[in-house]
Order: sequence, then C-alpha cells, then structure tokens
Amino acid sequence: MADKLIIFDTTLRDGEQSPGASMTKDEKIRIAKQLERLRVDVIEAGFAAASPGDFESIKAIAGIIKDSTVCSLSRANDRDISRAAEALAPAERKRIHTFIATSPLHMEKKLRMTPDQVLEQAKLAVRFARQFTDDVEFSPEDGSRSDMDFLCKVIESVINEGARTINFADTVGYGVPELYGQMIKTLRERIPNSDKAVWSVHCHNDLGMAVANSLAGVVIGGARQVECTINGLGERAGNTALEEVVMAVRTRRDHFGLDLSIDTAQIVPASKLVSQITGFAVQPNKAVVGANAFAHASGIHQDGVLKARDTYEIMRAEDVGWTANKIVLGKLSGRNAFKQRLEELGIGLESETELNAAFSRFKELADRKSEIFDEDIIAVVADEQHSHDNEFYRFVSLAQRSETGERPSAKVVFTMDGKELSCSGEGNGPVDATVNAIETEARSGAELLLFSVNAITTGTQSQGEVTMRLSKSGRIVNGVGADPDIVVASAKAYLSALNKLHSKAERLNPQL
Ligand SMILES: CC(=O)SCCNC(=O)CCNC(=O)[C@H](O)C(C)(C)COP(=O)(O)OP(=O)(O)OC[C@H]1O[C@@H](n2cnc3c(N)ncnc32)[C@H](O)[C@@H]1OP(=O)(O)O
Ligand SMILES: CC(C)C(=O)C(=O)O
Ligand SMILES: [Mg+2]
Repeated sequence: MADKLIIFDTTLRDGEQSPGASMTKDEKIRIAKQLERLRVDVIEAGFAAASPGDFESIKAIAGIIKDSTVCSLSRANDRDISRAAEALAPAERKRIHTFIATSPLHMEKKLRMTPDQVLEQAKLAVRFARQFTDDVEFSPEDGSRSDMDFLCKVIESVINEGARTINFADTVGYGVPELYGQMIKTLRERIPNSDKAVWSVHCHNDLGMAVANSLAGVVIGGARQVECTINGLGERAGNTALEEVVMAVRTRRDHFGLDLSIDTAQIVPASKLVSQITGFAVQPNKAVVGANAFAHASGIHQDGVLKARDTYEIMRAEDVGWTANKIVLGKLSGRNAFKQRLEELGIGLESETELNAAFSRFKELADRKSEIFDEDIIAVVADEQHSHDNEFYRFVSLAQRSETGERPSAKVVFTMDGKELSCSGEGNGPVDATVNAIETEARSGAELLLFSVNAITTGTQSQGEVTMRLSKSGRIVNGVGADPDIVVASAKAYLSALNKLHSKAERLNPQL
C-alpha cells in the first residue's frame, strides 16, 4: 500500500489571519462541517488563547466534528497550552500544536531570547502539552531561515519530549522548492530520532511558491503532512492552497505515489463556502476552483474537448465538485462548438448553408459581446431564420441621436426588395424616431399594437429582444429582433413584422 499524505487544514486558524477574513463562531462551525465532509485529516480550528470567541469556536467545533482530528494552536507556554487543552476537551480526537521561532532574527528581535532559552521553552511546552494528549505537533517558526545545527538540536529534543508531528514552517514564504525540500531531507537524515515523528510542511505564498514548496517538501524531504487552506487563504499572500495540493497529488499519482483520504467532490463546495463567508472572491483563473478552471473559450480547444475531453483537461470538473466543464461560446469559438451547442439546445438547422449563416451572425454578435449565452444563440438563429423566411425588407444599419432637451432622430439604412434605402425620422424617443424613419420609405400604413423589450440574458451586456406587433387590414403579425443595442433590435423587429405583412404565406395564413 502507498504512503498516506495527511491533509491538515488551517483555514480556520492561519486562513483567518488574512486581514479581513475574520469569521464568527457559527461561520467557523459551517466551514468545519464542510471540511469534515471533505474528509480532511486534521482541522486546525483556531488559536484558543487568542480570544474568548476563538476559544468558544474551537470548543464548539471539538464537540461537533467526529471524523477529523481537531487542533488548536498555542504559543510555547503553559497558559496557551492549557487554554488549547480546555477548548479541545470535547473532541474525540484532539491535537495541540505548539510553536516557537528558531531563526536568529526572530529569537533575537522578536522573542528577545537566547537560543538556549528557546530550546528549553520548546522542550517544556511539548512536555506540558503531552499531559493533555498524545497528539502533539511542534513547529519551529521561521524554520526555513533557521540555522541547521540549531534546528537539529531543537527538533531532536522535542521529539524526545513526545512531539509526534514536526511541522517545518516556511513562515515568510522565503523557501525555494529544491532548497526547502532539501532542508527537510537533511534534517531527517541528521536527526537520529526523526522517524519517530511525521514530518509536515507549512508554506506561505509570499513569492507564489507555497504549493511548489510544499510538494518539494513531500517529494524531496519526505514530508507526509501538508498544512494548507481552502482557496489558499492565509496571512499576507496566503498559505498553500488545499485544492491545488490535493489535485496535484491525485492527478499525478504516478509521480507522488501517495494516498489521500480527501473526497475531492467536496472541494468546490468548500471553496464557495469559504469565499462566501469571508467575502474573498476566488479569481476566475484560480487552479481547480476558479470559474474558468474547466472552461474553454477558443475554437481549437473546444473542438478538441468535444472530440476527446482529455485533449485539454487533466482532471474532470465533476471530480472536484463542478457540475460540468464549460464550453464558453464567444468570438474565439469555432463552428464545431457552435454546432454542438445548437444540437444540445435542440435546434436543427436544415443545411450547411443555414449553419454557416447562423455562425457568421453569431461571430458578429460575439465581436460585440464577450460571452454568448444559450438565449443569445436561440435569438441569433431565430433572427437568421426570420431574415431568410422573408427578405423583402432587410436591416442594414442605424444611427440615432438623442440628447436631453432635444427631439431624438434616427437614420436607418435598409433594403426593400434588394434596393438599399436611407431614411431619416424624428420621434418622441429613439425607437419612435427609428420607426418613423422606416415608414418614410416603407409607407406600410400598419398600426403598432405592441412594443416590448426583454433582456435575453442578465447584465448590461445582454442582448435586447424586441417584439413589435403590427396590424393592417385586419391582419396582426409579430416581428422579433435581437441585438445588444435595443434601438437596432427595434428596427429589426419592425422590419421583420413588415416582412410578415408582406409575405404571401402570411396573407394566406394570418395565424402565422
Ligand atoms: C506564524 C504565525 O502564524 S504565529 C500565530 C499568529 N497568531 C496570532 O497571533 C493569534 C492572535 N494573537 C493574539 O491574540 C495575541 O497576539 C496573543 C493573545 C497570542 C498574545 O497577546 P499578548 O499577550 O497581548 O502579546 P502580543 O501579541 O502583544 O505579543 C506577543 C508576545 O508573545 C511572545 N511570543 C511570540 N511567539 C511566541 C511563542 N511561540 N511562544 C512563546 N511566546 C511567544 C512574544 O515574544 C511577545 O512577548 P512579549 O509580550 O513578552 O513581548
Ligand atoms: C504557527 C506556524 C506554523 C505558522 O503559521 C507559520 O509559521 O507560518
Ligand atoms: Mg502560517
């Protein structure tokens, strides 16, 4: 059987150290429950000595969570450790995580302690914590900037005191993958009792290398626990992103050869919950959990994915909790993706010529609108079919002017029986001016019974779909036009209705 990689989630502790990410007790409980569903091995629920609120949150989580170990952080002193033990009392499985800085800079400037004092305090802390639980983790804070000889002394001592996990912290994201991994390897080789503890990595993302450093710690250093957070939340630039580590290890099992207990289908729900509670939006291009992580916008990729998904996808969207991958239709899409979407929408076009015409209209629209939704496609095809049904009147272009205090005017170019006409008109509003302009040439004498505008999709980029109902000589027809510019959509709708009034079929069958 392969080794197991322990996933230690610290969203509720280091994640909460992100400025602005503070969470209430109820919010922490909701996240803890989702982390349990995700099947993380350890949940670091907070820092019990930090505040009464943090203490209560840890205590509540310790009473609720059954399948994951619940952990509290504590400085290397009796007060913090006692508070952690008290908060964790209800837990079925509990861990006390104690830490003290080992780098010369932190010892001298921050702790104002000598290395010998730090060594002594680390030993005492682990010894004290072991009175409450066998599961004690020790972190040399700022480990990656610490002296190797001193680290060897401290780590050997705390393992002797009963620390069962050694978490080698790259507190300020100073590590570089090869060097960080090599430091852990060297420590494990040099410390005689190193195999009595599980080695862990805890990396920050100050140089954008938290995940790479963590994985180097695993592969080069032999670490078997990764400390990480959902969406990479955490102090400053954040921590190692859980979703990235998990999916790297799962997807490249050939390389890592490690088992995980994670239910990956819970990753996206966890990401959304954390983002919603903290108000930290996930960037669209974020690996695994970003909205674009499984979206394809360019024709060559869309064509590849439609033929064989793994041409451009190394994981399945469903495996991480998305409902499906996305083919995003837009100006870079090709005919194959467009055709496939028409089929999915149940729209059958009769010939290649019709498909090509609808495709060119779609491309024209996509040049003006960054994302094309299904409703846009339905409108494009309907528009195309209408224009092919009857082409006596055909829209060409429109310019309109309206300014507060001035009467709106419009200039419309359209073809009537193949002949291009340019006409101008004024009206109460730009739509009225457009209809009046068309009527200077069309002279239909039709009465406008209804004018309605619908946004086809949401947002101000949406296409407007205009319906105009005209009546003439007892016949009533509807014309529909769609365009991101609703005045253009109105001109198209009006001309489409005029086409219906003009068509023989309409005259023979007024129900059409
Ligand atoms: C790398 C990390 O992520 S470490 C974890 C960071 N998380 C937090 O800080 C949690 C929130 N913190 C807090 O609520 C507070 O800082 C507390 C409750 C922990 C301490 O508050 P205070 O007692 O007011 O101390 P303050 O925060 O001002 O200073 C920290 C003190 O702890 C000492 N200290 C820092 N780390 C450690 C340690 N690992 N072990 C023992 N003492 C430590 C500092 O030297 C300083 O001591 P001093 O007061 O004698 O100078
Ligand atoms: C408490 C420790 C593990 C920490 O968060 C860090 O060093 O970054
Ligand atoms: Mg940290």
